[in-house]
Amino acid sequence: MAPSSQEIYHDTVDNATPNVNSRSSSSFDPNDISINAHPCDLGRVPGLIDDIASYNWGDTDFSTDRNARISLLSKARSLIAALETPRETLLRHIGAETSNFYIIVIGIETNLFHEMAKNNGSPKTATRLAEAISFDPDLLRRILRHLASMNHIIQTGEDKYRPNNFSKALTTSPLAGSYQFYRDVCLPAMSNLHKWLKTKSYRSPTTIIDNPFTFGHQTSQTFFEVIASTAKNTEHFNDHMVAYCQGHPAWCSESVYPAADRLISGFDPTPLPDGSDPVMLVDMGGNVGHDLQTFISQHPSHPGRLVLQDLPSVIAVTPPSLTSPLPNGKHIQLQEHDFFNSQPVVGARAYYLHHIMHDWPYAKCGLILEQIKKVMKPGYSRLLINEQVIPERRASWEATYLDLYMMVMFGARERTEKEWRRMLEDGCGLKVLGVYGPGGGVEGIIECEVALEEGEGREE
Ligand SMILES: C[S@@+](CC[C@H](N)C(=O)[O-])C[C@H]1O[C@@H](n2cnc3c(N)ncnc32)[C@H](O)[C@@H]1O
Repeated sequence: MAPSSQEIYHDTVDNATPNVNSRSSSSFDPNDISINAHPCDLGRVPGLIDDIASYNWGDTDFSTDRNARISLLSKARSLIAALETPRETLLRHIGAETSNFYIIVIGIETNLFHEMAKNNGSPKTATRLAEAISFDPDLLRRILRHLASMNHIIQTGEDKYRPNNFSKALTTSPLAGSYQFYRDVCLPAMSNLHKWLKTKSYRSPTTIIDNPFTFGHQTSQTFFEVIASTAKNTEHFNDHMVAYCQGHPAWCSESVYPAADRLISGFDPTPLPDGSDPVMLVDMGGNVGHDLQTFISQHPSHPGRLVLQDLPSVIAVTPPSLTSPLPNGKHIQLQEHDFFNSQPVVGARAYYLHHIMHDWPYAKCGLILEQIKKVMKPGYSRLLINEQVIPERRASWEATYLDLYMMVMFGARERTEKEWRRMLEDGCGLKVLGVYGPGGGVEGIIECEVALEEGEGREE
């Protein structure tokens, strides 16, 4: 049976076999260090093996069936976690993965993965690769050996290696820039979380100007000011935004948010008083325009204008192709705009915020929403918030890690549906019309309108 969207990111933890083969928790003795060499949850292994065996390779196309692939992956991860001993988990975390991260960045910056991908990824010796990238051959051999042990490249013979799909992907800017962005911007913040929390008696950060990011970077600048301050940071951050969005179901497709029904139908094409075309969609903080491009590819003959807004440093680096004519003869309009200031586009069909609210503490979110609310046409304009909607149980790691990074970088957070409703309805006087999405806490679209006062009529 196909897994439900809520189930794909998590195996059936609650129904796991009792931990019969492991040491019982009642006899746990913290002084007995032999626990470190026993598998973490052996009782779950038979059930997980049965679950995994029930996937039918012949009937399922794992390259296109995303739900089946993610569900199988989540069971495979659980199997590894159950089989590993605490010692093995420890060494993987603190040694194998930390060194892995840094050698990948070195590989990116020395063009190692480009060299490996040459000649259709044919196997190459460490000596040949070292010569091509001007590297000490013995050192490179040690690096390649670890990358192979972590399954990032394939060892095809003694001293011979070829890339797999992952290491080939490291030659693309979204992946390469993401590693550099995390090394330069995110890890100095996360690696200082413990110190920052200790000085604050273990209270959550709640401001963008005093949090582990500002502490770790020893700066009074906010994250976005640091990003805007160098071309390299801007480029790597934008790369990461593109990488993050890849592979998700299109935000405005039938399976996520049915934009054809919810936005295009009911769009008012009446020209504005100055004769211009009315606006369909304003992507606020839209970065380099990837979500508007998704909208165009899903709805090529959409009516109305599309507007991309972001800070000047980002608008300046949007690719020229973004403003080329669309299939319907129009083009995306670029607009420098700070979303804490008055919104210049009045009465659009929709204002879209993707990964904006999670960057800002509660009070700042209120200020952004206030500016949008002022220009929304009651009963017509929609506010679309594309964010994690963390389920009360079984949240996916994609949502939980992001929540922690939002705390560290911005003093902000990801939210559950209850927390969203509290902010939008109780805090801002908006009405939530629906929460759409693939489920599992991996992004959903919260659709809102301005709550009508009693006696006010709807326009459609
Ligand atoms: C986390 S990114 C999200 C980008 C894009 N919406 C996406 O989901 O891929 C946040 C975006 O907000 C923009 N931003 C930050 N502060 C802003 C402000 N005050 N006004 C407008 N945009 C801002 C950043 O430049 C960045 O592009």
